[in-house]
Amino acid sequence: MITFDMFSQFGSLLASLMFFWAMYQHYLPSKIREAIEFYASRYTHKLVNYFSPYLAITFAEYTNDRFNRSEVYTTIETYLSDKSSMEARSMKADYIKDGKSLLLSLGNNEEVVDQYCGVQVRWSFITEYSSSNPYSFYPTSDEKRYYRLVFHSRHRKFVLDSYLPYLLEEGESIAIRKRRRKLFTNAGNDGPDWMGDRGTMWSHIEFKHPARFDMLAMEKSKKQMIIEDLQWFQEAKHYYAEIGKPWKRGYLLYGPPGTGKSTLVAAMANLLEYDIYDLELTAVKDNMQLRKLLIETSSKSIILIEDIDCSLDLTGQRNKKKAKEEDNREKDPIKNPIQEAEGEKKGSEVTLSGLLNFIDGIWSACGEERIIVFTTNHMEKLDPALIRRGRMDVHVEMSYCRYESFKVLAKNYLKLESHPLFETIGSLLEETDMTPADVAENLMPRSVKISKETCLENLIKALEKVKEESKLKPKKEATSEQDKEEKSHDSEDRNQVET
Ligand SMILES: Nc1ncnc2c1ncn2[C@@H]1O[C@H](COP(=O)(O)OP(=O)(O)OP(=O)(O)O)[C@@H](O)[C@H]1O
Ligand SMILES: [Mg+2]
Repeated sequence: MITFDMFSQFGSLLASLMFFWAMYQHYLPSKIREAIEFYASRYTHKLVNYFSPYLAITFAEYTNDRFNRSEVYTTIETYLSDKSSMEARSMKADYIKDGKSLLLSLGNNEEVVDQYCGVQVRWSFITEYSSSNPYSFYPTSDEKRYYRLVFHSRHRKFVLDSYLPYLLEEGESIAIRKRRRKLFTNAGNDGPDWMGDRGTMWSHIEFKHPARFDMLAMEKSKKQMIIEDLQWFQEAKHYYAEIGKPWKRGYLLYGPPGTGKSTLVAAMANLLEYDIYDLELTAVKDNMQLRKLLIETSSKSIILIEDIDCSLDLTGQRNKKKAKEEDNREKDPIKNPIQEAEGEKKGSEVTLSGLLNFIDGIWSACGEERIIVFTTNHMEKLDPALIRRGRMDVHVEMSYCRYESFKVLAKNYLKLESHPLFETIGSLLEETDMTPADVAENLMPRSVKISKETCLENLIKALEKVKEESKLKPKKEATSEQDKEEKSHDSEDRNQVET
């Protein structure tokens, strides 16, 4: 029973406490006070934690390597996006997939509850600012963001062994379904003015190329082979682990200009839903920089080097050429300083061995699920070491347009599957070498008034013209050869007369 006595005792206790508090505040030196408060808070915190049945794990945005955003953090963010939209009161939003849908994530200090197999856990998002800049509008390097997971200690094993692996897998599959694909480039990214996104050497835009395999004009069997190979590769994680090889594959696409090499790369990226890293070799300073670029590429991507024969001297002639230059320099010491003064531009110092290491050296295993693609117009110019199987596993020849390829283009450009003029076009295409790019250009109805038949007739005219020109070509070449020979005979005769 609460009695008057108890009230009076409580009152006197309160009065004494207030007295001691006032004494503590006024008479104790501030230094001692601070020390007492510091230790008190530390031990109370420890005491509370000791008795609390809950455990916490934090997942920071940036771990030891400041420049690489933690993949786990990103996966958690993606996983929690669905939960955030249902429960959180404050959220951050970002556009995904053509700007048509939103990726929501938790706002600062927001909390959501997640449940898996009957076990409840709590997630919260926390941003900490350095004391020097607490109200910065822009994200600064002093800003630390992390997710905190809180759960009951009796679920420790379940959370570590089942819940977290489930969350990471689920988060990754959501990310693949929702992500905006990117086209990266390194061109122009190493000047003194270049400020990479948190130090990265790649810049990117959204990858939106519409190319698809069914639109590609090439032999059906070849197309099917590539599709099957890519689909097999995508599922071959365990196979690569079993045989002890990094999970990557090399593709060499070769053929004349306008035969669809770049279009094929875009179709491959769309089929696999990969990002593309378009590597401009001439903009890479040296082998070290090439390695850094490689390390910064992510998994599920195509690393593309276009026109590899033009990028560097990779013909195996490089060393001979260099030796020759050095020879000349020694022979002609006066000329060289002048040449140097004229400002011979120092180009890329990437070597063939640097590139070979890039493709399958020890560093190339730092990511996984990657395809390296080279395109070239002149396969014969490349060093055999560069394109041997194992480095470039699949060689695809992209060739001139024949009847089978034409039918794909006609279906795509004119929505025509058959027409009486197809036969004529078919036989002309067998006799002439026209690239799919030229055929496509001739097929395109450049006005709404132009009928499909006119488009086909235009193509026939263009093909006949090419055929005529190719007939004349050998004659022209023969006459020019004859002219050359006659001229050389004349000069020989003249020399004889002079002597
Ligand atoms: N096989 C093809 N199927 C469908 N379209 C094609 C094909 N080849 C070329 N084209 C069309 O021609 C254009 C040029 O093709 P693309 O750039 O892919 O050729 P390329 O082989 O990469 O040429 P280059 O060697 O000059 O880089 C493309 O925009 C595409 O529309
Ligand atoms: Mg190309």
